[in-house]
Amino acid sequence: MEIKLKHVGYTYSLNSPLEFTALQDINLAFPTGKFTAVVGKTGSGKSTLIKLLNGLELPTTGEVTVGDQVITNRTKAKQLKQVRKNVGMVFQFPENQLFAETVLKDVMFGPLNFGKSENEAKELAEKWLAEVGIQASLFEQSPFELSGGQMRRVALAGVLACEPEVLVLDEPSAGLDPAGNQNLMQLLKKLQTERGMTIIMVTHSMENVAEFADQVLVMKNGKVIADETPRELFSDSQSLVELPEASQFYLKLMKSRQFNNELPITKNELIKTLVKQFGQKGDQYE
Ligand SMILES: Nc1ncnc2c1ncn2[C@@H]1O[C@H](COP(=O)(O)OP(=O)(O)OP(=O)(O)O)[C@@H](O)[C@H]1O
Repeated sequence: MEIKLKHVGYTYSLNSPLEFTALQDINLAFPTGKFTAVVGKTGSGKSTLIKLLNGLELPTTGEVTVGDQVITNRTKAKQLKQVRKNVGMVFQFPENQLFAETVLKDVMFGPLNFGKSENEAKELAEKWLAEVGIQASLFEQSPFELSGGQMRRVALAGVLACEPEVLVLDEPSAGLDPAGNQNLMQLLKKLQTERGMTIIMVTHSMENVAEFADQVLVMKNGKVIADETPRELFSDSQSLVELPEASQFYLKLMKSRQFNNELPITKNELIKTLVKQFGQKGDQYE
């Protein structure tokens, strides 16, 4: 399901002394089945942008198209139900929104709310809890007895159980350790590649962008200043963002951007490049 923004602007507290324009004339598309990362400094408008994607906020100007539904500032709340079902939203620290007595009941809440029967909701909850790696033995426990990483997975299962076609996440890795981050990112990649979901993720991690995203949007002062592949973004010598650690390491080692191969952007690419480069040099001296 494609999401398109045409001339979208968003102003907080319109016509009040606190009026603040957070987004200006945004034109872009989130292609179906792709993994898009949204990056930019604090306050650049990333969270505001993603709140427009499921009608949580309505654009002040312009239009947001989700599949065949057009959202403008005149769209009524009841017209947004289908959009909310199609576009699942995972906020920062989603575990803070867990509330039910058991893990299973928490995940069933969404599907019940979208009109599924008790049995259908239970089946969906069990399926998606398994998919995010929560064992059946935890289903009847209180979600508040789980570890932080498990709680986040339960919260994600709660959104996935509504079977959205698009998943939008605001800094899903915040507060996770490197292993927790890697597990979560691999799960998102699997949802994209095996289930064809469209993933849109706000992140500050350029390593995650390099490793997992197909497309990256860079935001600055309420505008999108780049919309390209991670490789294009990081390879540009005038790069608009901080480079991933692998690229930084390689550039320090080479002391310039004058080299024949592509700039490595992930750890795996860095290792391969170094083995190829220094392996070959070593061979010359044998
Ligand atoms: N409710 C609000 N009322 C007025 N201004 C707001 C409101 N929410 C956000 N803003 C302002 O809008 C701008 C964009 O905020 P937004 O939260 O979208 O940025 P962000 O890029 O997501 O930042 P962060 O990385 O810190 O989450 C900021 O200048 C912010 O102060």
